[in-house]
Amino acid sequence: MAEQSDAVPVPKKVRTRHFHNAKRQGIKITGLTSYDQLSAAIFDAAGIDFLLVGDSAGNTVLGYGTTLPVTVDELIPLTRAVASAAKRAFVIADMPFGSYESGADQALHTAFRFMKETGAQAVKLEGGVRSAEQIRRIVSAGIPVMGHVGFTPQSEHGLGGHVIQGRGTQLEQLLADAHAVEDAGAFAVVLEMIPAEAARRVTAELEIPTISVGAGPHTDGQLLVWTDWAGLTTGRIPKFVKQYANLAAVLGEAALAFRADVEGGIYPGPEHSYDD
Ligand SMILES: Nc1nc(=O)c2c([nH]1)NC[C@@H]1CN(c3ccc(C(=O)N[C@@H](CCC(=O)O)C(=O)O)cc3)CN21
Ligand SMILES: CC(C)C(=O)C(=O)O
Ligand SMILES: [Mg+2]
Repeated sequence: MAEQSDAVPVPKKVRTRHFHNAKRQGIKITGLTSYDQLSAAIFDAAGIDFLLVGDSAGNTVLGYGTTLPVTVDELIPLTRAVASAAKRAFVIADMPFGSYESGADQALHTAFRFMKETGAQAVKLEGGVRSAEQIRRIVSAGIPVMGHVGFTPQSEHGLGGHVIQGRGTQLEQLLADAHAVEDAGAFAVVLEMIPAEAARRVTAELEIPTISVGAGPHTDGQLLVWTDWAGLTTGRIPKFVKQYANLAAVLGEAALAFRADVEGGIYPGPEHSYDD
């Protein structure tokens, strides 16, 4: 585990109570997505509080362009890999499109699969009022649930694209959705792509912590898709992303250097070769 300063008590293992305590104490919560054990181990050692094995894997690792085709069977091995590497971070499994909307029975069945087969500590699903029954049933089985309201990518076609939610008269719906998630027993809620002032209002009204993905600074925590954050994503990235590294450039240069070494007979040298 990474050395941490004395100022903020660092739990051995993050649990749902640490989300509640952080909000009460005004300590910001940090999350990143992760889809493999290599990135999970690095983020865990850096003290990132939670790792979301997002269905954004559809965009980032599986090459689908959207989250819609992603299945439970695809996310289970990725979630298991992340959970195997997380010593301190809280690991959350994202329930993919089509795995919970049919009703509370289906949602609980999917949540059981993630909990039994991966080692994740919680599940996440999209939707407020429309998903409240599902959240309530999963929570009543002893499984922590993270909610997700505002822009919900699994409904991108229903919402008419990547459209900012909660503006103007939509604020009432956003507040109703956020309250529905809290009342159903979720331990935290993601607010995606909503105006900063709307997120401030939701954060003030809710007792559970709010986690921003493009919802501005007035929330209890922040989450980003790691490949956007690290500069690995090629093509367009959302406006709300701050890029903290340029891994695409680092890997591209390494690949060029490797190719030049092989083509020039420089790699492998004697130090990389075996004697008789
Ligand atoms: N790589 C990646 N990053 C993400 O943040 C992400 C995913 N994938 N997949 C699942 C969802 C989908 N999300 C998205 C996807 C696209 C935009 C986007 O294109 N936003 C534009 C337009 C916003 C507008 O309409 O003004 C932007 O410039 O922010 C935003 C969020 C967030 N999530
Ligand atoms: C963008 C976050 C909230 C998500 O759901 C994902 O990564 O799948
Ligand atoms: Mg998702």
